[in-house]
Amino acid sequence: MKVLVVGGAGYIGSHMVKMLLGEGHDVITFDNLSSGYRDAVVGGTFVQADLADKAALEEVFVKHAPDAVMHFASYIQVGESVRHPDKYYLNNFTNTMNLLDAMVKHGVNYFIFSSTAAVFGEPEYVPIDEAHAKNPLNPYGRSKLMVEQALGDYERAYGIKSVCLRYFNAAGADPEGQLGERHEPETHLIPLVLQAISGRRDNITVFGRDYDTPDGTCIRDYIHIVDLCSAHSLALRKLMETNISRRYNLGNGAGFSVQEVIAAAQKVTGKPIKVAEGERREGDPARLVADASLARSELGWKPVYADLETIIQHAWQWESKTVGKPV
Ligand SMILES: NC(=O)c1ccc[n+]([C@@H]2O[C@H](COP(=O)([O-])OP(=O)(O)OC[C@H]3O[C@@H](n4cnc5c(N)ncnc54)[C@H](O)[C@@H]3O)[C@@H](O)[C@H]2O)c1
Ligand SMILES: O=c1ccn([C@@H]2O[C@H](COP(=O)(O)OP(=O)(O)O[C@H]3O[C@H](CO)[C@H](O)[C@H](O)[C@H]3O)[C@@H](O)[C@H]2O)c(=O)[nH]1
Repeated sequence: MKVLVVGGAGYIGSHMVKMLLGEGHDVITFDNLSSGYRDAVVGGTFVQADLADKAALEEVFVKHAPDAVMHFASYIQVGESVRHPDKYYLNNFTNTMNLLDAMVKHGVNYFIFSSTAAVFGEPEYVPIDEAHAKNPLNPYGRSKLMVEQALGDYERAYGIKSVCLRYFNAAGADPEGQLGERHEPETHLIPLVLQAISGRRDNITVFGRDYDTPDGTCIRDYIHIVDLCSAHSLALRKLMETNISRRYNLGNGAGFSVQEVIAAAQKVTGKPIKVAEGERREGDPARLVADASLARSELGWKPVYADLETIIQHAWQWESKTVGKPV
C-alpha cells in the first residue's frame, strides 16, 4: 500500500514511517520541518512542503497517488494555543481542510487522524471512553475537535472514511534507539524529567501538589509510541476492510502521577534528580486516563510496552544519546 504520512518528520510521525516501512508499505512523508527533522525520516520518499501550499499538495497527490493518508502535522502546545489561537486554527484546522480537499479531488478515501485527549476537556469521569462529552478547554483541543466534526461532514458529502485516534500521553522512544522525542521547546513531562537527570536541565518543576489525587500531583496515562503506531496500522487495515469510520481513545488505562513518574525515572536510570516546586499549570485536569477497550476489542490492539518503566527506559536510551547537546 502507498501511505502519505503528513507530519512524518515529527516525534510520532517518524516512528510511524519506520513502522510502515517495516511492514512493507510505500511511504511518502510530507512535512515542512517546522518542528520535525529530515534525519528522523528513515526511508521512503520525502517531500518538504507546507500544508498551506495547495500546489505542493496537488503535486504530491498527482505524482504519488497514495491509497491512504495518515495526518500527524499540527501545532501541539496547549499554552501557546491560548495565546495564539489564530496560529492553531490555521494550521490544525484550515490546513487540514486543504489536505482533505486534495484527497476528495484525487479520490483518496482513507484518512487516519491524530486527535487528542484534549477534545474531552475536564473529565466528568475516568477512565474516559469514546462516549464522554467533548468540551475542549483550549484552542488546541477545539482545533482537533473541529477536524473530527468536519470529517463527519466530509464522509456524508464526499465519502471520506476516517479513524480519529485520541492519544492520551504519547511517550517513550523507538526500542532500537534510532528515533526519539525531539520537541523544541520540550514541554512533556518524561523527556523533561530525563533531561534533568542527564544534566541537560537543572531540575524538574512539579506543577502543583494540591490536586485531588493520592499524592497531590496530576495523573496521566502514558502510552508507548510504538503501541500508538501499531494502533494506526491496525486502524488503517480495519478501515479499508470495513469502510466504517471510527473514533478510538488510546491509552493504557493506567494512570501515573507526576511524582510516580519522577520516582520511576530515578529507579530506571539509577540517578538522582533535583525537584523544584511550581504552581499549577493553567488548564491541567487532575486526572486523565483512557478507556481504550474499544480499540482493543474492535482493532485487536494490544499494547506491548504498557509498563511505565519500559516507556521510561526507551526514552532514557534516546536521551542518553544526546548528552552534551543543548536542550
Ligand atoms: N505528543 C503527544 O503526546 C500527543 C498527544 C495527543 C495528540 N498528539 C498529536 O499527534 C500529532 C503529532 O504530534 P508530535 O508530538 O509528533 O508533534 P511534532 O511537532 O513532533 O510533529 C508534527 C510534525 O508536523 C510537521 N508540520 C506541522 N505543521 C505542518 C504543516 N503546516 N505542513 C507540513 N508539516 C507540518 C512538523 O514539522 C512536525 O514534523 C499532532 O497532531 C498532535 O496534536 C500528540
Ligand atoms: O515540567 C513539567 C511538565 C509537566 N508537568 C506535569 O506533568 C503532567 C503531564 O504533562 P505533559 O505536558 O507531559 O502532558 P499533558 O498531559 O499536559 O499533555 C498531553 O495531553 C494534552 C491534552 O490534554 C495534549 O494532547 C498534549 O500534546 C499531550 O502531551 C501534567 O500534569 C503537567 O502538569 C510537570 O509537573 N512539570
